[in-house]
Amino acid sequence: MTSHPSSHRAAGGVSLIGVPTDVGAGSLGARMGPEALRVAGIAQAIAQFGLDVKDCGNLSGPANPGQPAVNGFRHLPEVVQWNQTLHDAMYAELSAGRLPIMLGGDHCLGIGSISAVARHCRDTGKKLRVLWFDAHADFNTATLTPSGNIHGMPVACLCGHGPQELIEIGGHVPAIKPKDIRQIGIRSVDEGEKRLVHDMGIEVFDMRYIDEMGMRHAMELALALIDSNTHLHVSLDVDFLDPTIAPGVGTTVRGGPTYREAQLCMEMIADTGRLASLDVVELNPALDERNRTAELAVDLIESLFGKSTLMRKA
Ligand SMILES: NC(=[NH2+])NCCC[C@H](N)C(=O)O
Ligand SMILES: [Mn+2]
Repeated sequence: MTSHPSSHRAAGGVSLIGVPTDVGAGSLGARMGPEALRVAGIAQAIAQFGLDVKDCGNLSGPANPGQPAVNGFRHLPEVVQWNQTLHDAMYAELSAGRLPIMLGGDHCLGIGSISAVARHCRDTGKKLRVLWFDAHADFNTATLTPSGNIHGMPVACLCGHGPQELIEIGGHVPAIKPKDIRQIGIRSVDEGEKRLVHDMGIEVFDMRYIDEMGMRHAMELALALIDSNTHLHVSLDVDFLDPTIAPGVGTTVRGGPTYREAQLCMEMIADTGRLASLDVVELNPALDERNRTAELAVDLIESLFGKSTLMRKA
């Protein structure tokens, strides 16, 4: 195995932040995600590259009340509380010069995580690029959502569309601009949501695009214009992957990327040398088979940190 000399921005070390909640999801179980990733060896997988890995343990927050939606949102106060706590933890690790990895938890946590990254970029004058790997656009609002589940809304919230308490976490509204984000692997978007994503001008590499143009081309465009002053954040929703290889998620959508396509994404990101923060979300061990989805996620993270399948030197 060879490793890219500078596949990431982790000079100060890597910090694991567990966020054991599923308050934003429709099914229960993502709260067990952080432990499943630890059992699959996430810390050891990163430490093999000579990095200092600090496991910060799990954050704590409110239980999942299992209530129906109120005014278009399920569990809004609980989602706000978890995301505020996460924002603070993530921001502290970034300020200390470390590369934080958020172990989710459902994807509503992208709000706390990415708002912290955006705030850090404003502090340090860095350019932000978010790569959002997902089967879904996660751009719903209270009126558009078919479910009320806030894990279907984080990108809209980050772009300033959502309840005040959520969009102002991080102290700057909107936290990010549509031009800061690229979405990859999308194949399930609700009707009204589709219109909003389009109106906002989000750049989306959906599965149709990937089928027709290839993953390599999609990733080249998604990574275009990244330079030495760019903070690259990856938000990996495990449901991005085809459910035949990643069954342990709550909202499977068939027709996702193969193992090799996903690995190529991670390798191309490693080649930029600019990875500076990461979310791993929506892993649901209650729906998994012998932890194989967690093991797959860890395997992809190894590629993200520089494990290479190349025979020749890059
Ligand atoms: N992060 C996720 N798994 N999101 C799934 C969202 C599904 C659907 N679009 C909804 O709003 O309910
Ligand atoms: Mn998602």
